[in-house]
Amino acid sequence: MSAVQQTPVLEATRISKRFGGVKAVNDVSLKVMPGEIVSLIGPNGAGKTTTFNLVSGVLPPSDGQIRFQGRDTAGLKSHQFARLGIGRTFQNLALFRHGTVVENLLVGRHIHFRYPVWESLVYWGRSRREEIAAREKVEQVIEFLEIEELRDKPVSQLAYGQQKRVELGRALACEPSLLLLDEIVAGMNREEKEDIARFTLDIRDEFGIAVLMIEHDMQVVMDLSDRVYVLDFGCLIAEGTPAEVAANPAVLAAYLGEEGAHA
Ligand SMILES: Nc1ncnc2c1ncn2[C@@H]1O[C@H](COP(=O)(O)OP(=O)(O)OP(=O)(O)O)[C@@H](O)[C@H]1O
Repeated sequence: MSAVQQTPVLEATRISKRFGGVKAVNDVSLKVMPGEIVSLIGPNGAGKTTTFNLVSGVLPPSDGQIRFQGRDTAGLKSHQFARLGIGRTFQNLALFRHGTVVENLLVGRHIHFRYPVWESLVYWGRSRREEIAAREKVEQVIEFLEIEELRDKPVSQLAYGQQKRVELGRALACEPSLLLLDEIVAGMNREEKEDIARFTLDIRDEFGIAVLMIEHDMQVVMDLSDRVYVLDFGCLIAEGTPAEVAANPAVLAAYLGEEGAHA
């Protein structure tokens, strides 16, 4: 008897993105299955961020199809992607710096509010239930990320690693089915990296959230990924387990080329 076919959380089929004459992403197909941690790696300018922008609805693809849990996302607006269940952290911190940790997490949660403020006057009970659910979720995230003592501090007063943790929390507060992590450990010290690695595994194992991450830190890629996709000049040049990709001559050549370019 054949195994039950699972629907990918994310499936991009032959997606491309052109900016004028530049093909930032060229005919790339990738998927993330439920419960997987998948990495997207490649030298600078390879097309990783553009790919993230395509699969999270920030940019429309020039060609190709993006399915989220089997549903074609063509024509959806970026906030509709968030409602489908795609959470994201950004390469540069994207928090409300003067807001407290709790306030920032609640903002992440508000995509779940179905009733606008004026309606809350009419449907007070419904919007109140949403507010209670939001606060409960935020408390769960605070406990999970071990940031209880930071909860009422303005984000601007936190250390960089703590701010990154809050950003991760904000994405989790949306209760995504897929979490996109954009170079989340960049600029962190070893201890902070280890914490984020542990949280990433727990996010998958405890919450059942699939993860797609752009990562330059090869130790993190090797330790966490079930599978790895490698981009170079907008094209997919390899995919496989971390060990397979690390042993692939095309991948080594792409990274050596990058070192050569910087020499
Ligand atoms: N809005 C844009 N307009 C024009 N060209 C762009 C735009 N965004 C990206 N590009 C180009 O597309 C290519 C891929 O860029 P992208 O940022 O996706 O690469 P990356 O792999 O994320 O790089 P890095 O690791 O440096 O962040 C680059 O040549 C870049 O200059």
